[in-house]
Amino acid sequence: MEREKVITAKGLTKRFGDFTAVDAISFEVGKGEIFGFLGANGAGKTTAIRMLCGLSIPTDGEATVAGFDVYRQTEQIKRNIGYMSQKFSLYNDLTVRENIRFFAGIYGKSHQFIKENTERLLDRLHLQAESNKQVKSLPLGWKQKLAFSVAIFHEPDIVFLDEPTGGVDPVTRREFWNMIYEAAESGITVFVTTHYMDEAEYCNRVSIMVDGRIDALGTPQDLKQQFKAESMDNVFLKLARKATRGE
Ligand SMILES: Nc1ncnc2c1ncn2[C@@H]1O[C@H](COP(=O)(O)OP(=O)(O)OP(=O)(O)O)[C@@H](O)[C@H]1O
Repeated sequence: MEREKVITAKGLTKRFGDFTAVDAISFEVGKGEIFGFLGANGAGKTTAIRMLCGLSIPTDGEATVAGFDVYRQTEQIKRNIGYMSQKFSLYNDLTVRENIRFFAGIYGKSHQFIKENTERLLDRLHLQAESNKQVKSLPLGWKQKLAFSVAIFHEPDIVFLDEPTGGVDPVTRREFWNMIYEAAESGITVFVTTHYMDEAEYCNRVSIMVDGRIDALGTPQDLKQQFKAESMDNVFLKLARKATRGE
């Protein structure tokens, strides 16, 4: 059965002056899908995500996110998505509980909802004992799991994850991906960027951006066949080699 589409992009473009950071990208993402958004440094991933999150108005093209238009309905988009990146996640000086309450409050969740779900979340993450400690005292892997849980606490349609597992060890990354699978099974669409090619293999479908364009899109299996490559690592290298941008 075909999934309901929760993200659609057609010719989506962002230019900064003469420079085209995102060059007419087109794709669709289905409900509950785990969509990997790959590309070398400077390929245009963050710029594309900013447009999809309603943070940056496109120069050209069309896109809808959770049924809302990226030009005219940016506030509705922000209310219906979650966002987490390696760089921006939680407030270090607030406690675990305070962070949960703070972010849930921003999304207008009721006191009762926050109270019940906070206890459930702390139990699930085995963080009850740490719940009144400042987030800065937690190891990075725990912070990231908490940040992900906070990003989906308000039950968004879609969660955008921009390199969520940067810098954590493989075991913690695996645990993190188990949480991603659970979220997707509950119907949340996961839009994720990563530089780890083992993680690309965990996605339902993957797109690979090169110099602002989507050069490949398909299931990891399809892409490996198409590029006659044994692993996603090799697919990525074959494409990234063509890039003229980046470091
Ligand atoms: N506000 C801006 N003004 C001018 N150029 C920009 C701006 N934002 C991004 N760029 C340029 O657009 C290109 C794409 O950047 P972007 O951050 O989207 O890439 P990325 O794929 O997310 O890379 P990374 O993996 O390094 O985060 C880069 O060349 C960057 O320098």
